[in-house]
Amino acid sequence: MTVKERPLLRRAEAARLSDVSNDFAATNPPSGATLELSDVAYHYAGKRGQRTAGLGPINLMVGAGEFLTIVGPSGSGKSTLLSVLAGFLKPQQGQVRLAGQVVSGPDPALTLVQQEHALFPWLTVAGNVAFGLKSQRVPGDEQRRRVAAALAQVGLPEYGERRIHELSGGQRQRVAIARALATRPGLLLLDEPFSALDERTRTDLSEQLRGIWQEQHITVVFVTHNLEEALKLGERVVALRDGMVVLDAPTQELSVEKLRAVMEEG
Ligand SMILES: Nc1ncnc2c1ncn2[C@@H]1O[C@H](COP(=O)(O)OP(=O)(O)OP(=O)(O)O)[C@@H](O)[C@H]1O
Repeated sequence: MTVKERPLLRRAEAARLSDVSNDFAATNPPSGATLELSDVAYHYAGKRGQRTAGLGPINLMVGAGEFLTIVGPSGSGKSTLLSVLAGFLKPQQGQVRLAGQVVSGPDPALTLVQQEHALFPWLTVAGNVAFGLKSQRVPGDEQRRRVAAALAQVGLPEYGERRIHELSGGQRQRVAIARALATRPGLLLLDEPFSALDERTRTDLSEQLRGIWQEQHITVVFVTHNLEEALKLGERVVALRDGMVVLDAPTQELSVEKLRAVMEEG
């Protein structure tokens, strides 16, 4: 992507975020929501309309407040799964339910944090964190309270007035997480959120995320290439291969060697 194209992409992202439902009360479950996938499949259209690689069909249940990590080789369907969960891709088959309700499109109750944090450079840090709250029509005082609380949670309490270009990569990723947390999501989706960061920052942010999860009981689905990270962070690990679930087990029953072996079979 060229530098010129980036602002266009960010504006497209801004438009997409403002498009989400405005029903604030209905989309703010008090704690983590249950996630249920029944027979879900998404396949990309290839040449002459043929279906190509993608995902599923898969069945998966994530309990309220559970921390699930998803691993799998490149091309195994991890990002496709998160895009389906976030409501960005509509499955051709099956249903995704969050807190019992069918997910039919993007919704503030489920937020996706990606490696490319897609922050808006024309807004301050506080403006970025408040962005989803404006589209949810959260009253001004409550917005300020939530922005301050979310920035404190990610360790950036004094950074509200800073501009995005003044921040390091790790700080930007913290802001992206604060923006997600401020909307009080029932489900937090993270797609390789720390993969562009150095080892030390990655460890710090992982620990902070786990602390936030323990405090808030949010349901978390975290995609990573890093098997050590998957085992350290999650309570349960799902491994994908060729779009299918090939392992689903509690972390304490797993090791890096076992995960690697499962992913390389086949
Ligand atoms: N927009 C697209 N059009 C066609 N095929 C796609 C598209 N996006 C992904 N795919 C294909 O779908 C499959 C799953 O891709 P996906 O990006 O979900 O995998 P992944 O596990 O996230 O990979 P990575 O770890 O490399 O990010 C791959 O075979 C990929 O080539």
